[in-house]
Amino acid sequence: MSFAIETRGLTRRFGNVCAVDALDLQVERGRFYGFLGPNGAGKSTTIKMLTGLLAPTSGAITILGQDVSDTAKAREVKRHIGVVPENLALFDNLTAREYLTFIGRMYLLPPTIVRERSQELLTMMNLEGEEKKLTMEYSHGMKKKLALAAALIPNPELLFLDEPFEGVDAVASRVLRDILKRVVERGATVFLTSHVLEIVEKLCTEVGVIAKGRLVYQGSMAQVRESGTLEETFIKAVGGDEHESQKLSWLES
Ligand SMILES: Nc1ncnc2c1ncn2[C@@H]1O[C@H](COP(=O)(O)OP(=O)(O)OP(=O)(O)O)[C@@H](O)[C@H]1O
Repeated sequence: MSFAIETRGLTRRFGNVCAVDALDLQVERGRFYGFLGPNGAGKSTTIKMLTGLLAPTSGAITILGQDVSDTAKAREVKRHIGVVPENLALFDNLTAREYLTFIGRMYLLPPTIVRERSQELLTMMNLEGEEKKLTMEYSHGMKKKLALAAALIPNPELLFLDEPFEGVDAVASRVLRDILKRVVERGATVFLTSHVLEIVEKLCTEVGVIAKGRLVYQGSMAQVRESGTLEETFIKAVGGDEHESQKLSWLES
């Protein structure tokens, strides 16, 4: 079986906090994987380690069949992945087109391809009318759309998206969902985190749930549906039922 992502005992500590705790993750190629979890569960820390932005404390990571602890292999893998990180990591003093051109050239794409793809992506993300603005003048949603465009420009085999739908308007969300579906249909793999379970339920073929750094559920969407809704599976997996009876006394009186 061919995995796009495989981890063994992946662990990251921050002082006394174990943000990701012995994570064994397997994501087959061509899957649309939703990585879910409550706030502070370890999702962003996991994505940062998978994309080489953060070193693990221990454990092994294989991306697209390559052990990324080997620097040369990690560099090669980076040519084939696209990433939207938690903080978006745009350059404030560039326009959208300049930023896409920079990213395209970083991936060593020929200038004509960069021009063509930048134009198509700017149109698709409805950012064409904002040509003169620097990215520091963008709204949060516009920044997110630009970060997504940058992740797509290399036509990656594997896309990592940390909260791609957060702060994005309904039209852009629909456009984005359609793009991501097409990306997966042509054989690429998408790994995303999201708190929007309705979208995950519609899009993803597999889900994993992390809580307090540990993988507490993994299954196909078909398996989730057999036992109810994704929300029910999620709440059960993270032990959310326990909070149901909690009330604010001053709101009740
Ligand atoms: N740089 C850091 N230094 C110290 N602790 C950190 C750091 N980054 C993350 N943590 C801690 O690691 C844990 C996991 O955080 P992480 O950001 O991975 O969660 P998350 O699942 O992405 O949460 P959210 O859904 O709220 O974005 C949290 O307890 C967080 O406080």
